[in-house]
Amino acid sequence: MIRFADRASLLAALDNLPAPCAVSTGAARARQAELTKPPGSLGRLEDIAVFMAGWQGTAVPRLHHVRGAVFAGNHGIAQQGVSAFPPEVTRQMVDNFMAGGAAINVLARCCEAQLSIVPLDLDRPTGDIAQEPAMSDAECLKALNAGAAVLTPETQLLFVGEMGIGNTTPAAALAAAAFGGDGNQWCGYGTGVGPDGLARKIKAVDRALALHHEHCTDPFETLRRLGGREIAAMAGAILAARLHRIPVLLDGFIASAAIAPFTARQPRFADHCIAAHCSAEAAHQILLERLGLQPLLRLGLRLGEGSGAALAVPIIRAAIATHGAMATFAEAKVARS
Ligand SMILES: O=C(O)c1ccc[n+]([C@@H]2O[C@H](COP(=O)([O-])O)[C@@H](O)[C@H]2O)c1
Ligand SMILES: Cc1cc2nc[nH]c2cc1C
Repeated sequence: MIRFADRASLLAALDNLPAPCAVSTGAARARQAELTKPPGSLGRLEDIAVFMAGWQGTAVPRLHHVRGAVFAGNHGIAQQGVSAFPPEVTRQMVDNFMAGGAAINVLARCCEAQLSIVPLDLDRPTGDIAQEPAMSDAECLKALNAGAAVLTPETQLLFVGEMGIGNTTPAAALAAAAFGGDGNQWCGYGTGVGPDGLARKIKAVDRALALHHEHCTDPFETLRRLGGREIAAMAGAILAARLHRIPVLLDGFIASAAIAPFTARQPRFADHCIAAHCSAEAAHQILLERLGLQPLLRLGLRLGEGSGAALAVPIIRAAIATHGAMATFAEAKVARS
């Protein structure tokens, strides 16, 4: 599968993104028109079936192998009082993921996904983005490749999620660097910080932007300076998925922010992604709009871990099942008009 050798090869990949198969897309649209229902009456399920057909390169897509990946990282900025929880919780939750007791373990079982848990150098928090770059070149490349490595040749759908105390702050910085605006526009309550914590987040993001923005001349540099290991890993997984034409279900605010740098360079980068949900993090809706995505669900989630993405998997399964198994007008001898 894909491994990024260096910054240049990642940027080259980004500048040569594969498109979905137009023939399969057309054949799937034509099949939808033959199924026993008024045209368009299955709403977004129809679009999802056609989307899956295009990316899988077949008129009748299949979904047997769903891969979920939860990446975990620690953040220097977490020492600045930007989260309602202490940084130790990142590792403690990774232990919980490994033991099968977290929400994502239960939800992955519900949606029959294979789950990868990927802790990334938890004992070495990234640099505090308000004072220095989050990562070195080598650290950022390693995280991107840890993401790419979760894909297997069988994977037909990928979902990504994360765990990282403090990571709504770098996520807000990435969104601002990609799409403009400041800390005030992009920061929210995360795990539930109070007003003082929110004020510290806004200040941290504004400081980080003042320090790094002029150096953020390509998406690798933006991720390296303003991101975090789990964020870069999600970005690497989602880019590698695109290169293999594997569709992706995005989770919440942080997972969405991970691809903001790619979308700033390639406005159609998220074409292979479906936004599973819009989280309770205030800026998620606007971030999804900037990425060109419409969320499937609005459940007021703000957990991360890939939880919202796992919840959307049954919708993708339903779209594919109806597309593949419904009778046509001719088969069922139903009048078309
Ligand atoms: O997915 C989201 O939209 C989301 C919104 C708020 C918080 N989170 C989770 O909470 C953690 C980050 O929140 P914070 O307050 O520590 O920045 C991190 O582990 C995320 O998985 C996730
Ligand atoms: C307990 C806890 C679980 C999480 N899962 C994802 N982010 C989280 C943050 C906290 C604090």
